[in-house]
Amino acid sequence: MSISSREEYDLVVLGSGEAGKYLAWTAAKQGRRAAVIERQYIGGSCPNIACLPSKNIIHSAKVASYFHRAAEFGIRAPDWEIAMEAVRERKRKMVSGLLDMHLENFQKSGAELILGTGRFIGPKAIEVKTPEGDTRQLLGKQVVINTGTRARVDDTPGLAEASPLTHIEALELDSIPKHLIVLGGGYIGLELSQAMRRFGSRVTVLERNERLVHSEDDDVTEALHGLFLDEGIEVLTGTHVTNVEGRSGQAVTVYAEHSGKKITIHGTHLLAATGRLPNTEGIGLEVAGVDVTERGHVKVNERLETTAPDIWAVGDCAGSPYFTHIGYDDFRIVRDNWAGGNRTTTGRQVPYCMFTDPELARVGLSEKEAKARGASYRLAKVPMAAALRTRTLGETRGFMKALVEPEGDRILGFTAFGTGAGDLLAPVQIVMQAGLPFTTLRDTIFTHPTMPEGLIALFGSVPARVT
Ligand SMILES: Cc1cc2nc3c(=O)[nH]c(=O)nc-3n(C[C@H](O)[C@H](O)[C@H](O)COP(=O)(O)OP(=O)(O)OC[C@H]3O[C@@H](n4cnc5c(N)ncnc54)[C@H](O)[C@@H]3O)c2cc1C
Ligand SMILES: NC(=O)c1ccc[n+]([C@@H]2O[C@H](COP(=O)([O-])OP(=O)(O)OC[C@H]3O[C@@H](n4cnc5c(N)ncnc54)[C@H](O)[C@@H]3O)[C@@H](O)[C@H]2O)c1
Repeated sequence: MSISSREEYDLVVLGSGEAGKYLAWTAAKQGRRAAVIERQYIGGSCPNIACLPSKNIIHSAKVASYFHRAAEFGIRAPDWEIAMEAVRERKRKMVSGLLDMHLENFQKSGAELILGTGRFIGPKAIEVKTPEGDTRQLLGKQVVINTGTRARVDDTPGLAEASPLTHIEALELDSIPKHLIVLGGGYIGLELSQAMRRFGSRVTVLERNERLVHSEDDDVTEALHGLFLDEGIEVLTGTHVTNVEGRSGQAVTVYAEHSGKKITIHGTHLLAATGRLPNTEGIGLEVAGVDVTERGHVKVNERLETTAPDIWAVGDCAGSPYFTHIGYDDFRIVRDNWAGGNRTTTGRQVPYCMFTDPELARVGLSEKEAKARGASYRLAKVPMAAALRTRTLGETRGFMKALVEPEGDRILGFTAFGTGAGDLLAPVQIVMQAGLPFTTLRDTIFTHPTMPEGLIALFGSVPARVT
């Protein structure tokens, strides 16, 4: 097919993830001809199979935890049960509402949504195969790659044959696994383990590192480990899985080495939560002149430009930290650069929150990172119970801590493990972003009794400056 038979667009986006969809909607609203190619999940992973559905299920599990604790709150609830198909239905309803929202945004903005699988057939030229078997060829003045990542199922013997659940299937369960074995003690492993435990599943977490979420400070990982043990979750860190037998959903056996001993774990279900791989193979990047990194991400500079002119890459596939809010910031970067600005990823804040209950949230430096860099700091740390709100809720577990400059007053980092930790990030982030002193938070009047009030206690305990 010749170039002339290709349909011409101002903007073609491959993958309808976070940044790409906003770029297309924005361009189309500005009167530019924009198309988004999506093979399966309209709006990307977040609303369909990742953040929002997982937090929906996790909230049902939170409600279940209240039933477990009913007597503590003075409520008699002798007869209750989890109806997993109804838990799933609640989630599906939300996802369906989000889909409608996305379709409306496409319709209102004028951006064209093309359902199908796309791959480059030349510089800035993409061929799309539709589910009906049709083929279209699109040529974009500008092209954005936004293809995301997928769950990694490693080459442990027997693992692939066991058809382990990934987050996608785990969020679609309509019955409670009798015994769920979870590979990986990172974000997905921990969020989903706790939820499944609260629904009544026996849960065993196998993590190859010596600690859960091993990049965090030791006090944080210890607190998380303690939480999991208290909830009745078996946690085996420092565990090397050697092989797997059976089939997830029926019976599965995991063979592993733990503390120098061979161990065998029998379960009914297996969840692979051992990291993610970028969706960058088989999409013709080589014919488009787009290079990839050693880890398989699209190679981009700090403006998110690839190695090919007028082709940009955004979100997980570009190696941006794997969070939806970072995907959204990638949108802002590309949008502003297209408008003649010079916005970059350099030095941007990367806040995050793991939605265990309670949550673990962090922005900026941890103690571990500060020590690795040889950076000195003043440390303030208070128990979560310092925020009196936690006592009214019966949720006093955890702590918050902040690293402050030794000789100045700027906040270098903030970590909270406790109820509402994710929301506590916001005021701290704003102070950090504005370069304001920690005393701004210490001296603010926060409403009583709310969680931010705890920041007064935290920042009131910063040791005196090193002189
Ligand atoms: C279970 C889970 C929970 C999470 N929870 C959170 C959370 O609470 N908070 C948070 O910030 N982050 C969370 N994340 C991470 C977050 O979901 C990702 O960082 C984010 O969705 C990545 O967005 P993206 O735009 O880069 O890619 P995606 O949203 O994955 O979009 C890529 C799209 O491209 C499509 N695609 C790929 N290849 C092609 C092709 N060849 N042709 C056509 N279409 C294609 C895919 O179908 C997909 O829809 C979670 C992730 C998981 C898995
Ligand atoms: N709340 C959130 O923001 C949220 C929630 C879920 C996912 N995410 C994003 O998605 C990413 C992927 O999540 P994830 O949990 O798949 O990855 P992860 O990188 O967070 O955790 C994977 C864990 O699996 C362990 N592991 C790897 N191979 C193993 C093996 N063979 N046996 C045992 N353990 C093994 C790793 O040591 C690691 O601790 C996260 O890093 C995060 O960026 C974010």
